[in-house]
Amino acid sequence: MTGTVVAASGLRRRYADGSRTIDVLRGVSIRVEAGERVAITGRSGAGKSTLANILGLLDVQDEGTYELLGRDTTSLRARERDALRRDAIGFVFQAYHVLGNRSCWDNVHLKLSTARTQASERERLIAAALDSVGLLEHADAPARLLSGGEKQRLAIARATVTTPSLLLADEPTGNLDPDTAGEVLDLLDELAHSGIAVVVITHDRPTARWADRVVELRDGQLAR
Ligand SMILES: Nc1ncnc2c1ncn2[C@@H]1O[C@H](COP(=O)(O)OP(=O)(O)OP(=O)(O)O)[C@@H](O)[C@H]1O
Repeated sequence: MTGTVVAASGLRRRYADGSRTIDVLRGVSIRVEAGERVAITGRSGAGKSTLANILGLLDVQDEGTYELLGRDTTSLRARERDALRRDAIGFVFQAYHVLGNRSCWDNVHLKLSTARTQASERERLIAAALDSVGLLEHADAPARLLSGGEKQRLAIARATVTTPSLLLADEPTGNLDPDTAGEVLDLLDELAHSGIAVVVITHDRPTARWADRVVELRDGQLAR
């Protein structure tokens, strides 16, 4: 995979807070190429999650343009946005968000079952995703029995089973000790090498240093 995955220009997002409005994003432009590792940093409240939600098609900017894989996302109908999000984007969160009472296999399967994939192909994809994060032998284990690092690896398998072009990871190492965090970053490296654009939101300096490029949100704009 080559080419531009994310091309956002002049993004503005404001929220109403009682009688006043807060301008959280005030003209943010960002491009991310296939295979690139980008860290977005900034103080608490700087707007990192707001930006990630827009890039993840979970929220819409008030102004500005956002092209994902060359498609103008603002002109999409709701169903087209949902389909593009499902097919093109994988999400990883600090708190893992895996279903503890379901098996590792089911956790990954749930992401795929909404996609239009044949049963035999689904089995192959799930096995490959679990294998790629070293969890194939735990396929039948309930996710609650996994360690924090394993849960995050499972979340990565779930996020990538649909072979997304963009992986958005919000503080993916936030709950992990340094060694385990390093393992998770190694996995994200492999994904970037395979051509996925990896965007990580983080306060954590080692995680930010891992990226090819670090951008900081400050006063609603990106500083390098
Ligand atoms: N839905 C909303 N309605 C009103 N204000 C909001 C909403 N979402 C976010 N905000 C405000 O926008 C600002 C930016 O929030 P955001 O969560 O994007 O920051 P952040 O950089 O991700 O912070 P943190 O590192 O603490 O998670 C904050 O002042 C927040 O209170």
